[in-house]
Amino acid sequence: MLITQGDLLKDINLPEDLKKLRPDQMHQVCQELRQYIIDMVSVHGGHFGASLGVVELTVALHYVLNTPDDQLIWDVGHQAYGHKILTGRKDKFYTNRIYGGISGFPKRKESEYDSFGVGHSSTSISAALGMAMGSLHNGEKHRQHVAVIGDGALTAGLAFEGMNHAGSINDANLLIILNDNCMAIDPNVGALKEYLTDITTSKTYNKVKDEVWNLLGKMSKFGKSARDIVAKVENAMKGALLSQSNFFEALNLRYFGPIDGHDIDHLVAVLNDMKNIPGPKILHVLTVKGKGYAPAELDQTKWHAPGLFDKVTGEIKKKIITHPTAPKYQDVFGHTIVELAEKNPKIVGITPAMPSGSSLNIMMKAMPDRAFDVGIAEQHAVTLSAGMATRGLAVYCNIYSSFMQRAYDQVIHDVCIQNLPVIFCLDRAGFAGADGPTHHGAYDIAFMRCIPNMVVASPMNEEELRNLMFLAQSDSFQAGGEAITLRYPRGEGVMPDWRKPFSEIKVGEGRKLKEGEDLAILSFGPTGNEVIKAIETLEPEFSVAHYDMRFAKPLDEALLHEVFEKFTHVITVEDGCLQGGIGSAILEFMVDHGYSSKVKRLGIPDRLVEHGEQYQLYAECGYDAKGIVETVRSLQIQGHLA
Ligand SMILES: Cc1ncc(C[n+]2csc(CCOP(=O)(O)OP(=O)(O)O)c2C)c(N)n1
Ligand SMILES: CC(=O)[C@@H](O)[C@H](O)COP(=O)(O)O
Ligand SMILES: [Mg+2]
Repeated sequence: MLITQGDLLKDINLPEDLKKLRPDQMHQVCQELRQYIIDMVSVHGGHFGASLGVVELTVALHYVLNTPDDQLIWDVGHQAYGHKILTGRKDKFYTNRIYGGISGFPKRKESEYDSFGVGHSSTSISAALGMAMGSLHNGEKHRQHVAVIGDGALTAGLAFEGMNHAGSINDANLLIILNDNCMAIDPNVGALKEYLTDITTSKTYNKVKDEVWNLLGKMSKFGKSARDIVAKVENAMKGALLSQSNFFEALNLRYFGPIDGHDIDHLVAVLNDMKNIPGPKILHVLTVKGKGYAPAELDQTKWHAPGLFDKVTGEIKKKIITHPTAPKYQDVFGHTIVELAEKNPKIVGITPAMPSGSSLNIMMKAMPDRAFDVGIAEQHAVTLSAGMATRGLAVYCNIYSSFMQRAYDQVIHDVCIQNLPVIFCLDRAGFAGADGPTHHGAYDIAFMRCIPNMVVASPMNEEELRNLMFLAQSDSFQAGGEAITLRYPRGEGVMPDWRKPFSEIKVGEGRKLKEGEDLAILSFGPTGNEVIKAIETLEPEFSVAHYDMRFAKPLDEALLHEVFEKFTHVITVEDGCLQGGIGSAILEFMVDHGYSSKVKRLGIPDRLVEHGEQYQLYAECGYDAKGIVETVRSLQIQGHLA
């Protein structure tokens, strides 16, 4: 499809081109940029509503700042499509998130305009402060450092840690722009959200704010210095608001706003003023997620990352899937937790800001007093779960595998050392796909299996996920005090008929799926389905035994003795990093027990694997069915049946 670029946008490739235009042309630039994002995302996919919401902010920032000399950091980065388009990637934008194409997030190696690589939220304030302090150290006083952070991202501890420090560095040239649209992926939650609404709607506050901005305007005309203006502003604000202290001001961050984030003229004027205001400061900008595309404004969660859509009708196109009626693993989780909770009153569910992504929203709807969204706060989610577990609750704490990285200390210190049987459901384990390396759940097998008091399991299909969830909440498991990690991937499973009655699985018990004579393949989790396909191709050339390990910890030792006593060639397959994963665990077992089979491990190698469709990444790393077949053929097994 031919996508046109608009009269002004077609000549803008870099911010220097934007700066050649008159201020009154910025309206048109915004209009054209917004349309370009709509056109592109409708046919190529990706995140959507967040970028539409910051079109004006993006244009204003690149018009006013001197990027890339000035440092501009987009928190999370899912809203940075406009930034990418204005900074040299317009003509490549059709490759966004596609295998071999540009990343969906700012990335240092992709562009000098991407000051900091992002993907996980709430890093921008600390990173920008670090840059500001670095510039101070280097004597680069002219440089601006700007962090654009959403109201959702602001709920994380890391953002608070950054603000706490920033407020004590009086000479740091740091501007935090709070992009407040009252949304995370789902509606934003928590007391901070209420506070932001309060300062946005408070009549007293806004009256004072208007007076202050007027004052600022008048004083500029008289050529007063920014420092003088700020002093007046602060006096006016503090005098009038004694009874209503401002949270950010209390942290010594000068607070400005709230202002309309879709008023490009005002944004340009304010950002120009901000450049001359010294020290750490925060500008509160109000925006609408999905701005300018009606369906996205109306259902902001659905349009966070809608997939392909018809831009005229707003109809979201359905994905073609191999197993048309197989459910997503996340939905099996969502329905199964409700089913279990109906029988077990001790069950509760926790998600840090991913109700839709994890499908915990099914339980939040069915049992609102037993399922909780705690905001983007993975560390808190884990320790909260630990606290609940001390009171005898069976807590399913559902966190995407890669976001769990942030809560590692809490898993060790607050859960495992304290013998608390929290149930960690790690969704998006293995390759996340188009989100790329920031989101791949590559490391959890390795980082979970080394913790005492932690069981690590992965279901090969939907039925297995249900049975593992059933095991985790059982009285006998909960009484043991061990935590459990259940890891499963993004996307659909393989069992259209998945709602089977629960059956018992014993902790640490794997299963033999198929006998064989030439070699054994040991799989962990859904990679077992690729092994099944590979074996269909390999037989009768090779006689292959297949074991589904189910547990990376504890290992099924009886099963492994059987394997190593019988087979000289063993292949392990996992959707996780090879360093320290289940293949490593099996090697440890082999050496510890004096076996000496030839073991080939398949999984994610020790390098960053970029973005692409999951199947492309499995193929790249050689653990799709084809890769497994090739590995078997390369083993040169003597005396096999062929
Ligand atoms: C540590 C971490 N947890 C969760 C996510 C998933 N996530 C991506 S965007 C988002 C919502 C962010 O909300 P906000 O910062 O307000 O940005 P908006 O989408 O509203 O522009 C969430 C929860 C993430 N990227 N990083
Ligand atoms: C930016 C971000 O972190 C989320 O939007 C993430 O892309 C969601 O991933 P899923 O699409 O797998 O839920
Ligand atoms: Mg938001």
